[in-house]
Amino acid sequence: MPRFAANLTMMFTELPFLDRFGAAAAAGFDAVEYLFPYDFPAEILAERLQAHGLTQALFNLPPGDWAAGDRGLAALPDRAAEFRASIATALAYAEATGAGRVHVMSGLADRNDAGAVRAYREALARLSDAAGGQGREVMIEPINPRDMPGYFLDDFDFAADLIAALDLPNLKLQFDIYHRQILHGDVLTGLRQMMPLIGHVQVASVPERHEPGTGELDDIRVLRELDALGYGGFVGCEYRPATGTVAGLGWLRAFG
Ligand SMILES: O=C(O)C(=O)[C@H](O)CO
Ligand SMILES: [Mg+2]
Repeated sequence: MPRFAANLTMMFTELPFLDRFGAAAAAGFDAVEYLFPYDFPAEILAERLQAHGLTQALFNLPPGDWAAGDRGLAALPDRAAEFRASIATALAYAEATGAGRVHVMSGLADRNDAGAVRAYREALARLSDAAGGQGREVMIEPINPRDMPGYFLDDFDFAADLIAALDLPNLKLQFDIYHRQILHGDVLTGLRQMMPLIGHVQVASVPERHEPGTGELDDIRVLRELDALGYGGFVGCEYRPATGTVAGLGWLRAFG
């Protein structure tokens, strides 16, 4: 059975961020993820996790200036110094919260630009080396262009080929079922082929990004396939509840 992690950026938004930890635990989750921890001191987050018996599954590296439109730095050659500094920031938070993996966003760039590809490869190698020294994994996640126009990493095969080519022991694929369905479809085949590369899974219905099982795909069937494939990692519930977070958790009953 996969371990489900509540995504506190999208779920429990009825509550202030720091109150979402307790709400997730009360709803039965034993793990959480969220986009960014950096608005809060790492010790405060660690205290929330500990108080509620929660595991920090994942969070993202600093993405640059999100409000100004940045969506990560890794594939941006002229932001390399900022990217290098962001590694130390993220890994300090990972250490404090015990997160076993971090997700690095590529940024907005052209995947056919050799300079961007070179910067991305170098960034992943540097980050993986630093994270590996702490026993942590690094995730890269293809994101669909409707949600994030211009995002560099917008193809699962490109991501899988890159992971294979770089051959770094702790660099893994973040397989977001929602993005996979929008980008390519063929979700079960993608999971079967890429399972050896997958370090984290996320789920939401397509197209509304609501609760699993409410969209065009049989998400419950897809999640069951993870079991059949022997996936032992987390599944992040990265969806926007259609009404209330707790009221919408009925789909989880399919997994006991
Ligand atoms: O958008 C997603 O699916 C993610 O997982 C990223 O972390 C944030 O954009
Ligand atoms: Mg995702």
